[in-house]
Amino acid sequence: MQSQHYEDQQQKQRQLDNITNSCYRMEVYRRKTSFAVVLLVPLFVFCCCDVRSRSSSTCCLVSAFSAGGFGSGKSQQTPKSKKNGSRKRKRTGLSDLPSNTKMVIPSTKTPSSHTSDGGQPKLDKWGLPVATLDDIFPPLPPGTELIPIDPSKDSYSLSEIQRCLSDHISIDLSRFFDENANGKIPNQDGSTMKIRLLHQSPPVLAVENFLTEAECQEIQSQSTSTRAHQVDSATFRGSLSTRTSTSWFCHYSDVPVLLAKAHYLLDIPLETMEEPQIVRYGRGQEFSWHYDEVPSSQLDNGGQRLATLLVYLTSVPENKGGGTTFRDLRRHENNHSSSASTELVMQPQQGSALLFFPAFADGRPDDRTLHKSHVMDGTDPKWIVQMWVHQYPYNPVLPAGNSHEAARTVMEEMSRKLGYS
Ligand SMILES: O=C(O)CCC(=O)C(=O)O
Ligand SMILES: [Fe+2]
Repeated sequence: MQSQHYEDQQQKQRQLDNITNSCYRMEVYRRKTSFAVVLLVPLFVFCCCDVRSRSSSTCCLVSAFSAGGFGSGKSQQTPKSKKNGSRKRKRTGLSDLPSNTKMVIPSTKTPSSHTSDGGQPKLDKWGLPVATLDDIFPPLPPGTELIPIDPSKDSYSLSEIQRCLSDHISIDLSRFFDENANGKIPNQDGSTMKIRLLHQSPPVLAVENFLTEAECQEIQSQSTSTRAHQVDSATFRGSLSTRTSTSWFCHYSDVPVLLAKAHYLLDIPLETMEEPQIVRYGRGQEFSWHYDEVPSSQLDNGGQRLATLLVYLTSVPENKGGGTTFRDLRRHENNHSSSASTELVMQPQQGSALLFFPAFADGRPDDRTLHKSHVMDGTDPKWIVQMWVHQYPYNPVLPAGNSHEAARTVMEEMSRKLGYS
C-alpha cells in the first residue's frame, strides 16, 4: 500500500511536469488560432468588399498563410508568450500566513489549459490558459486506495479501528477506549467519549465528547488573552486557495485540558506537538482546499505533520456551512436501498474531535486527505482548536516564549484531575 502510494506521488510529479508541456502546446495552438483570425477576418472583409480583385488577393493571402501559419516551424520557434509569460505574478500574501500551514499556491510552471464547455479551453483576458483546481490539486491517480466505511455496519469495534491506523502514526487507542469504542474514563461533566470511524483508508476518526462544553468555552476564551498571538489570515486573491479565518497561537500551558487529553489519546511525546491554534470563522469565511502537510522547505522543524487533531468548540447547523470536507473521501448513505454517496463532511459539533493523518508514519504525505472548511453561512461563528503532531520534537515559534517544558507540570496536574494518571 505504501509503495503504491509512493508510485502515486511520482506520478503526481510527472503530471505536474506535463503541465509545462501541455501548456506550451496550448500556447502554440492559441497563437495559431489568433494568427488565423488576424488573417482570415480581413480576408473575408476584403473579399466581400472588393469582388473584382477577390481571386488574386485570396491566392496571395493563402500562400502567406501557409508559409507562416499552421504547421510552420516559425510560430513555434518564436512563441510570443514570452511577454505575457514573464508578467509579474500577483503577490499572494503567503508571508502573512502562519508558516506552519501549508498553502498550495499555483505552480510557478505555466498551468495547463483545460476545456470548459464544448471542449473550448478556458483562457484569461490575455488569452492564456487559466489554472484550474485540477492543476493545483491534481486528482488522485486511478487505482489509489480509498475505502469508505461499510454503510451496513452500525459501528466498528476498537480493534477494527486500530487496524485502519497501521500505516500511520502509531497510536494505542486501548488506553482511552474499551472494545466497544467507548471512553474508559468519564469526562468531568459525566459524559463519555466515543470514537467512531468515518473512513477506513485513509483513516479518519471522530471522537464524540472529546471536550465538555465548559472546556470548550475555557479554550475559546483564550482568544481574548493578551498572551495569545493573533493572525488574521490573508485572502488569497489571484490564487485558488483562500483562508479568511482568524487564528490565535496559544501557549501550551494556557490550554492544559487540550494537552492532557491529546497526550493521553495519542500517547505521544509532548515535544512533538505543534503550538495549539484557536481559529474563528465568521459568516462568509472559509479555508479552501489544502493539505495539512508541511512544505519540504520547512521540514527541519519537527519533520512532517503526522496527525491533525481538530476539536470543534461550537456547533454549526448542517445548513449553515462550516463543515470539514474531504474531496476524495466518500460517505455512503446509510440506506440499504440506495448506493448514493456524498463527500465526507464532518459538521462541527461542540466538543467533538476530528482526527486524521496528513502523512504516513515515515513522513510521506498522504494526499488523499485534501480537505477544506466550507464557507460559513450562519451568523454564529465557527470556533475550533487544533493541534498537529510532528514526527520529531518541534520548536514552537509563537507566541514568543512558548515552551513545552513550561507546560509539563500543568499538563500532568490536569491529567491527574481528569483521572488519566
Ligand atoms: O476548520 C476546519 O474545519 C478545517 C481547518 C483546517 O483544515 C486547517 O486549519 O488546517
Ligand atoms: Fe487543514
